[in-house]
Amino acid sequence: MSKKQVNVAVGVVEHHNQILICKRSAEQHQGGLWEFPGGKIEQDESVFDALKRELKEEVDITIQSATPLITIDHDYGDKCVSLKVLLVQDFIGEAKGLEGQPLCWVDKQQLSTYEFPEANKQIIAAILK
Ligand SMILES: Nc1nc2c([nH]c(=O)n2[C@H]2C[C@H](O)[C@@H](COP(=O)(O)OP(=O)(O)OP(=O)(O)O)O2)c(=O)[nH]1
Ligand SMILES: [Mg+2]
Repeated sequence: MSKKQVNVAVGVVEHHNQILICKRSAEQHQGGLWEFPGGKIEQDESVFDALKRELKEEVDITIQSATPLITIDHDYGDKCVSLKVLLVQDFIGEAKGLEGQPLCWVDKQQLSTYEFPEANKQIIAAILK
């Protein structure tokens, strides 16, 4: 049986040359690792609308616009994901971890020193390009 692919909207939120990262909780898929905030795209939802909803729910910011950065299809073995990554430079509000997750702003050059899920290597490469 072929594995179901999960479509995910991911936000690379940039402010003053720093990027927002959050820590996934231990119980989640790829738990305990850092991530760019985001989540699953619902049926009939655009990538932008999904990201707007997820960033409000997870980190309390309202995004005004976003541009496509990269799409990464990755097979974790237990789950296949298609990460639709958008760059967000235009948002309102101050980021806070609404789900109790640790959150921090990191210089782009420091991103590679944090532990992310495997698929994120390509996202970080795209950010640094
Ligand atoms: N949000 C996010 N997910 C990522 C990243 N890298 C990566 O491999 N993923 C994977 C992990 C998950 O399998 C999937 C995202 O699902 P999610 O757990 O954020 O979805 P969600 O917010 O709707 O949350 P949930 O309530 O279902 O846990 O994508 C990333 O940088 N950010
Ligand atoms: Mg999420």
